[in-house]
Amino acid sequence: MTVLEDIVAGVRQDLADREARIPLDAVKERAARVPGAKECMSRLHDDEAVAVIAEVKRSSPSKGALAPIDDPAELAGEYEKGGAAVISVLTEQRRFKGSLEDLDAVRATVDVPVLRKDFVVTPYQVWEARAHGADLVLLIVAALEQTVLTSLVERVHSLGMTALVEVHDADEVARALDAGARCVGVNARNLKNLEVDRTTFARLAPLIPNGVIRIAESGVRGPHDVMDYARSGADAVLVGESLVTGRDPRSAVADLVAAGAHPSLRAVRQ
Ligand SMILES: O=C(O)c1ccccc1NCC(=O)[C@H](O)[C@H](O)COP(=O)(O)O
Repeated sequence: MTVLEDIVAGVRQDLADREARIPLDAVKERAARVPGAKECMSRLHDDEAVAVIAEVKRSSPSKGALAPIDDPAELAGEYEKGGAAVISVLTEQRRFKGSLEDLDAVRATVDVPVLRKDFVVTPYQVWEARAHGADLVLLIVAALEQTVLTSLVERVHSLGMTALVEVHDADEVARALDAGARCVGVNARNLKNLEVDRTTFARLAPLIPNGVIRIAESGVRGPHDVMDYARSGADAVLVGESLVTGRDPRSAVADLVAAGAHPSLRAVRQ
């Protein structure tokens, strides 16, 4: 069993528990009461700057416990003050120690769009994302059959949210585009062996057509990595570990935002 298969198996067990406790109709009723999802595409594409998606990440399969995040809302607030365009919240419980409560807390605090980062394999989880105020939902191509991927992308979009469709190789880019993705994330972390290869983005970005948002996910250690991803065509970067393990999340985000707006990148971006 691969790491991804193992994580998804656990997610399905936890999901079965939640579905038994909270019927889909109740989730839909809650979704109907929350404010509509925020428009995300324009925030993720700016000719002048690379958008920073800052992640609330407590733990990971590759590194174990990363940081004791006592107050995810406070952390997200610091990210927002630093200039993050979107806040990503991991909601997977077993390996990342996240939760829908973390998503609720962050949603209640920040104004910028919020991404539900999880291993979404059923429409129930998409409705949950909306019911808990998410504006974007991560869909991982490697975890989904094509018909399921396509229907989940449609479901996310039909609820007014944006699907961030994650890929790792050229075949997955083609599958993401076939499924109707408008926003594609290239994850530098190989989900089979968890190794990070920052060159993955540069290889796959040319396969993603103009008009589709290109997001470089994982492995950002600091401003130089943001600039490298920007030179390869990234509209946005998704950053977790280096922000939660650093000392000052607000200024760390601000440094990444400044790097993404560096004048030397203008020629590449226009
Ligand atoms: O982070 C992991 O170890 C991991 C393992 C298996 C599946 C997904 C994993 N991470 C999810 C992510 O995509 C990252 O949290 C996100 O891109 C931020 O990456 P980083 O800045 O390297 O923490």
